[in-house]
Amino acid sequence: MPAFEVMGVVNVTPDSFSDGGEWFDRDAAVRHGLELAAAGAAILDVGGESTRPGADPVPEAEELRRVLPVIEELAARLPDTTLSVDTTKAAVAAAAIDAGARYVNDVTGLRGDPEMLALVAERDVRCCLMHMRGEPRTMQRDPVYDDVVAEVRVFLEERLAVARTAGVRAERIDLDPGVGFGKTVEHNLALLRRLDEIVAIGPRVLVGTSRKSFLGRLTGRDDPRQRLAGTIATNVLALAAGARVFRVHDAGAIRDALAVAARVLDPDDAV
Ligand SMILES: Nc1nc2ncc(COP(=O)(O)OP(=O)(O)O)nc2c(=O)[nH]1
Repeated sequence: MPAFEVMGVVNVTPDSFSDGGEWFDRDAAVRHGLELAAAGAAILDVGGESTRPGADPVPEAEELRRVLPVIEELAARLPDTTLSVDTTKAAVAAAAIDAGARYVNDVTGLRGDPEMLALVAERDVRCCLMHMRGEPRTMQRDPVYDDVVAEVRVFLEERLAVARTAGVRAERIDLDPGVGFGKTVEHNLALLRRLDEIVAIGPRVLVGTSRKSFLGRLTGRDDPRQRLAGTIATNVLALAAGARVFRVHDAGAIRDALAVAARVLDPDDAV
């Protein structure tokens, strides 16, 4: 079984749905990133703009002010950790790459900013192509699909073809079904239940279930911090289905859970 990667979340925002404000201060964000890396995160995803349903957009200058100092410091102190920038703006991604980021996590699937595709191809960095129905402000208003898994698969196959045509190397691409991005609870469960159909497209699959509201609906846990058990369950099942990158807030617990699950699933797997 190919090794898995834990992507630790560093939200340098005042309003992220589960930890908004906690890491808004630069030094606190750097400390948190160091802790996540020490706990086993191979990738740190630094974001300056919340993508939660109903979130207000953040101006480019403010997003740069939030993320660049954190990425610079973490890239300098963690040479073996991949720094990712969670942004939909090519200018922010370009500056983040200059500051040491080697991964662009754009929740629009590199569709939002017309400059993003060429940037990712030219700079030869990793990227995540994620499915989202609509945009954060409106995506959760009654999303409807005939077959959510089939439709997400078609979207990801199209984005993969576009990225490859733009010159993004295959090994730089992760695919993400976008759990919670324009999906009901049932849609999210179907995507997890049939995740093998997304894995079958070919590239590594990234999943981001951590602390999300569908877990709260299933468990009655209104506080996102109380959703670690649901997060672990969904990530272990995603590993079994073939996912290999796991975007989470609680890196240590998830890494341990996945390390155990990987051994059960593939006894020859070296942890
Ligand atoms: N590729 C990818 N990126 C993501 N970025 C943000 C969030 C939302 O989580 P979080 O960053 O904790 O919240 P917020 O967007 O409110 O900062 N989820 C994903 C995801 O599932 N996949």
